[in-house]
Amino acid sequence: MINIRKSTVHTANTLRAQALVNDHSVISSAEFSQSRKNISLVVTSTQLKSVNPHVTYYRSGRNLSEVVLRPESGNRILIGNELIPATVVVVNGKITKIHPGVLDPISVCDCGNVINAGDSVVMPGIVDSHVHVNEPGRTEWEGFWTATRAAAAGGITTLIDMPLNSIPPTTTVSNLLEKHHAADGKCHVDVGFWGGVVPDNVDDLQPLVENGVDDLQPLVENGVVGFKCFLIHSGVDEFPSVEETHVDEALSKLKGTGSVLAFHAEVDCSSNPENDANPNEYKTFLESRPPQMEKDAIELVAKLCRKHGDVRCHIVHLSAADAIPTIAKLKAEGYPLTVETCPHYLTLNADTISDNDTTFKCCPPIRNPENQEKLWEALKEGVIDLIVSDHSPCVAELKQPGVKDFMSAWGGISSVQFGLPIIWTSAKDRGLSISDVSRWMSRNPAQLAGLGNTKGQIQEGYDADFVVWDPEADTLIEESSILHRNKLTPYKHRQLTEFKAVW
Ligand SMILES: NC(=O)N[C@H]1NC(=O)NC1=O
Ligand SMILES: [Zn+2]
Ligand SMILES: [Zn+2]
Repeated sequence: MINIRKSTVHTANTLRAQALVNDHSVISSAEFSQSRKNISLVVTSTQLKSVNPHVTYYRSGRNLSEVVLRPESGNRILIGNELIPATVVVVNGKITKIHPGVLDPISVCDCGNVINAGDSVVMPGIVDSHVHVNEPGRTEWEGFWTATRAAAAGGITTLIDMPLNSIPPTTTVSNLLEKHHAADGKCHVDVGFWGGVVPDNVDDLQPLVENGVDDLQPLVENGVVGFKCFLIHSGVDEFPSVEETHVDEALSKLKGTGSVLAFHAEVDCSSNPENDANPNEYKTFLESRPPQMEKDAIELVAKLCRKHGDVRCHIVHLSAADAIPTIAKLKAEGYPLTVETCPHYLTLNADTISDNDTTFKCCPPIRNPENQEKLWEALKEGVIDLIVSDHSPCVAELKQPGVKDFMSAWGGISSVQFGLPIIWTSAKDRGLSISDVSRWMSRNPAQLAGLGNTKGQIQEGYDADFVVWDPEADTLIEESSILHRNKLTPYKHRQLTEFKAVW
C-alpha cells in the first residue's frame, strides 16, 4: 500500500503560507473573485481568505468539511476528457458526488463552504512525480516547506520526492523514516516518496551493514511509490549508479510487488569533449552528452524489460528523440513501460542558450527544436506518457550563471512552480487541449505512482484535489513571484499563460 503523506501544515503555518503566497502574487480564490467581476467566491462559514478543499484543517468551527465547486458561468470542470458544467460535492476531502450542470448548492447538500469557480477551469490537481526536495541534508537547496509551497502555487496537489540529493538518500527503511520525520508538519500538498536502488541495497553479496537484508521489499511495504536508479553518475556520491546485474537483481526482487523501477537513462559513451572545447559554451556541454547516451541506456532498459516481462519500468526525463522508436516498439509489444519528459525539454532551446547561463544545465541536456518537436509528437501519440518537473535546484554558489561554466556547474533545473503555465503556453499554441495537459500532468503521473484509483481525475470516490486556473490569462515570471527556496531558474522573465489560483 503506497503511503502518501497528507498535506499537514497546521493552521498557523497554513495562514502564514497563505500570506506568503498572496505576497508573491499567486492569488488566492478570494482575490481571484475580486479580480474577475463575474466570479464570486462564497466561503460561508469562515473568514479565511481561501479554501483548499483538500485541506480539512481549514475548516474550523462547525462541520465545514463539505465544499461544493459550483461554476456559475463558463462551466469548465474537467470530467473525463471534457470541460463541462458540473457541481462537485466534496465531503472530508473526497469527491462524493458529481452532478452534471450548475446546480444550486442548497439543492445538492447541506453545504458548509461553497466555491464558485465561475469561468475558471477546474482540473484535477497536478501530480508531479519527479521532485528533488533534498531535505534532510541539503535543505538549503530545497526543503519540504518551500518545495511544497511552490508546488501548491503551481497547481500541484501531490508531489513525489526523488530518493537522492537528500542526505541520507531514500535507500533503506530507516532513511525513509528520516524523510518522513523531516517532512512532518511542512507539507502544503500531499507528498509521496520514491525509494532508491543502489548497488548496496540489491547486491546480496554486499548486504547493508545497517540491517543485513536487502531493502527493496521493506521499502515497498513502507509505502514507497517505486524505485529510481541511475545508469550513470548521479551527481551526488552517496547515490551510486548501478550496473546491469544490479538492475537484473532489482527487477527480480520487484516481481509481484506491483512496484515500478524508474531509470535515469544515460550511459557513459566515448564522446567526451575535445580538450580545447570551450566550457563556457552550451554547445560543449551538449556535445558531451549526445543522444547516443540515452539511446544506449534505453536499449539496455528494453532488454531488461523484455527479460522481466511484467515488472513495470519507467524512463525518467527523456530528452533524446532518437530513443523514441525503441520505446514505441517495446510498448507496442505490450511491455509495461512508461516514459516521462519535462517542461525544459519541451520548451527551451539549446540553440539560444547564452554562454555560461548555467540555469539551463541539466542531465540529459536540453536539445534543439527539431528534437523538441519529436518529443511533442511522441506525447501526442502516447509514446511519452507524462510531463513532470524534475525540479532539482541547488544553492546559488553551485550554479553562478555567468561565472561558473557548463562543465562544472550543478546539473538540475528549478521549475516546480511553473510546469502548468509553461506547458499550457506551448500546448495551446500547438492546438492541444486542456484535457491533454491534464492527462500528461495529472492522470498519468498518478497512475505511475500507483495512485490512479484516488488521484489524477475528478471522479466520485477520488481525492478532492483541484487546480482552479485561468487558461486565457498571462503573466511574467519575475523573481518576486518565485517561491522556490533558490530563485535561479531558466524561466525567469518568461511571459506565460498563467493559471490564477490554486486553492
Ligand atoms: N542529482 C540530480 O538531481 N540529478 C538530476 N539533475 C539533472 O539535471 N538530472 C538529474 O537526474
Ligand atoms: Zn535523473
Ligand atoms: Zn531527477
